[in-house]
Amino acid sequence: MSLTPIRWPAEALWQAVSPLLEGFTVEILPEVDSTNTELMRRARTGRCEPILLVTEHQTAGRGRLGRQWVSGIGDSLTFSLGLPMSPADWSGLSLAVGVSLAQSLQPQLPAAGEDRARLGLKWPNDLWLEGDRKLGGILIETASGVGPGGPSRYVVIGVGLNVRAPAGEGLSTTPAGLRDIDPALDAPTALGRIVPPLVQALLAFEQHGFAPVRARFAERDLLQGRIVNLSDGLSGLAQGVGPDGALRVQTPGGLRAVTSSDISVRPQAEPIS
Ligand SMILES: O=C(O)CCCC[C@@H]1SC[C@@H]2NC(=O)N[C@@H]21
Repeated sequence: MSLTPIRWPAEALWQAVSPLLEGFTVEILPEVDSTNTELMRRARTGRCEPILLVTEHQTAGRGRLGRQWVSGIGDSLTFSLGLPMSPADWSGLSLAVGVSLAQSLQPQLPAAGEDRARLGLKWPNDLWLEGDRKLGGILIETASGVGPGGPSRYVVIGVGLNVRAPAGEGLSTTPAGLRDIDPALDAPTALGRIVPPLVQALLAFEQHGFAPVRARFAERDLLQGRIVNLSDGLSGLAQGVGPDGALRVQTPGGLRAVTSSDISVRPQAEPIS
């Protein structure tokens, strides 16, 4: 682990996670271009160790579909988890990661009428607070690698979460922050809460795939019952996800299973009652 002084209490951060992450290296960097880029770079040189890489600041953070991921110093939680994995089926992995993150950050869904926003999931990789406020996102990449049991894929799971909602000007969506869920949540606390269950969720995914997580995704599915516009020009009514993690969209041409990672899904402004 490197312990360079940063604005976060790095020691506290390390203590929050490392005893719970047996077999993982924990590395904390004050700055890096992107935690995903860094781990993918290392994987290409054969470094395929289980690692949690956390940084306070990314200079070239990346989102899905080649988008930029910008986060303010000290105002976000930014990390990547790298590990060898060899599930029989990869489909639904980002959904399973989302479910794990959401459960860690808001274990109890708000009851009907309760004055708390539901922490939901927007297929395929976003965490949103009800009311269409983006809290964070997940970027998963893989490289060929070598695991303890022989060749496998090395998977890099990048997570970016706002701690405080950044100023909304110029952003395509209204942001939310962890403090909107719980005013006591800061980056180290959230990291300690998120990462150990995430590792367990990944081990479970490797064994059993997405199907056992599907019902929990459905509880938090923010697109369910909404009209969505797909980036390929199609629109239709979102009807949940299948056992393989594909988004089911009822279009005028029939039920369509959306699996393509290069499709972006935008809900229309109003939910369908
Ligand atoms: O919303 C998205 O499209 C996904 C955003 C993922 C951002 C995280 S921050 C840590 C990791 N490093 C990156 O460059 N991206 C991911």
